[in-house]
Amino acid sequence: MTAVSTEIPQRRELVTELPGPRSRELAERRSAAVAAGVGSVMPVYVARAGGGIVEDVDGNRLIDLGSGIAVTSVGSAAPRVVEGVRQQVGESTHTCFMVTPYEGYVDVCEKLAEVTPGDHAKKSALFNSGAEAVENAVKIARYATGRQAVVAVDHAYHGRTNLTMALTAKAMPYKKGFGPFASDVYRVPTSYPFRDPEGMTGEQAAQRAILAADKAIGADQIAAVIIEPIQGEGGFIVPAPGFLSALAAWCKDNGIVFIADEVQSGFCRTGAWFASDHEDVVPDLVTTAKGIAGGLPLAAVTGRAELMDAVHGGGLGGTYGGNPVACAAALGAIETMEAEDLAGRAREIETIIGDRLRELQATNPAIGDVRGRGAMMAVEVVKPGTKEPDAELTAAAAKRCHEQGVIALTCGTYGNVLRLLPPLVISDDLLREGLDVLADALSPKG
Ligand SMILES: Cc1ncc(COP(=O)(O)O)c(CNCCCC(=O)O)c1O
Repeated sequence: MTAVSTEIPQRRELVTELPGPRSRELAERRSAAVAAGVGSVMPVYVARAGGGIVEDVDGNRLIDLGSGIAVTSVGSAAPRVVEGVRQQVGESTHTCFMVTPYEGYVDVCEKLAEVTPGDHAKKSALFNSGAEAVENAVKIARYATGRQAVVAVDHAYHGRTNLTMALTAKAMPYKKGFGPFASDVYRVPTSYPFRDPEGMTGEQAAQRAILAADKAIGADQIAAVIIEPIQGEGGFIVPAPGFLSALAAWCKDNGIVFIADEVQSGFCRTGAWFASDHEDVVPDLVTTAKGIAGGLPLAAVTGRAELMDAVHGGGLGGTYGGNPVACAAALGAIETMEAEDLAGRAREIETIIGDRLRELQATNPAIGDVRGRGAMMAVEVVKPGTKEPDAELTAAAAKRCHEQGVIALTCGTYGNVLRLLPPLVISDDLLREGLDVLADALSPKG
């Protein structure tokens, strides 16, 4: 059992209605001070969090199956993260690596070279958010190849900045009203086994994508293909075996930079250090964020040294990129993943979740598909006997979970995917309890 620094009792306990009185007061203040465009899933306000529990300001303890959207894999306020932050924050909070550099940034880049896929020479540049990492990966690919076109896939999510919105597939809530978007971005089909033609192989899906790219742009014009090895916001879509490797091989054969966006799937979340590892794919560039630093804002582009070094001096940067406190947090988080074999723990979580959801699927026709890897699992919810997305039931089921004190998130192009992203340090008991609530919420009587 992983030590939980906040010593929060690891059990679900509702002591008021949700939201409670203090949360309601905060909601009032929020409505007068926070832009309406900033949404929140839960109506409660957090006091503290740790392990598999989030405790709100009214003393309610909720089971966390969201990890703050795949961020607190090591748990919120994880001991080694807190210790690293405590030591660093008293020494310096910021000096700007582009002005006066510091060891923590180098430490993190050395660690990234070690844990990311491939045993080739790698270098990294650090940023603050996943979108910033994606923006810079595209910059590096364009610079290194001298080409401009970038290929993204259906159901992709890459961020909320202008270029990453262009790369992202779903209009609402991410893109509507924010155009025009960056140019030279093209979209091709991905591998979506649940919705692809029956029996389509990964190789066939790759050929479909390659043909579309060749006809729409031409391989010799393409700087990069960017893809999430397991698609997150688009619906926790695990491509058919062979898809990623065939796409990566085509990129290699045509001088195209293969960018794996592992912002959501990286850092032990899927039962390996990175989701690319499951397919033995070695990306040219990898973007990371979320789980990298246990909740502190940090992101990175890690890639082939010759690609990363192609950019002229001063071409990469940003004021806060690789903040020293965030770097200290990352070293604590990565140490936790290593010391506690959290990739192995994610595989255990996959078994617990997968077994329970498939058992449920056997008696609940609204569950069209159970999929995912590690602690990145999901159900796709459909109208019984069809593949027609049922976004209404999905939202209602998520709401029921929230009312029962379980933080569950939805996703998917059609809004019909319930996803499970528990902290990798959650106990089996809490996880099973959360799954019971989810099962009940999804049942027709639920
Ligand atoms: C694969 C992948 N790439 C890039 C990003 C973007 O990372 P940032 O740190 O949110 O910019 C994500 C962020 N996913 C959660 C978005 C939540 C929301 O904004 O509604 C991702 O999953």
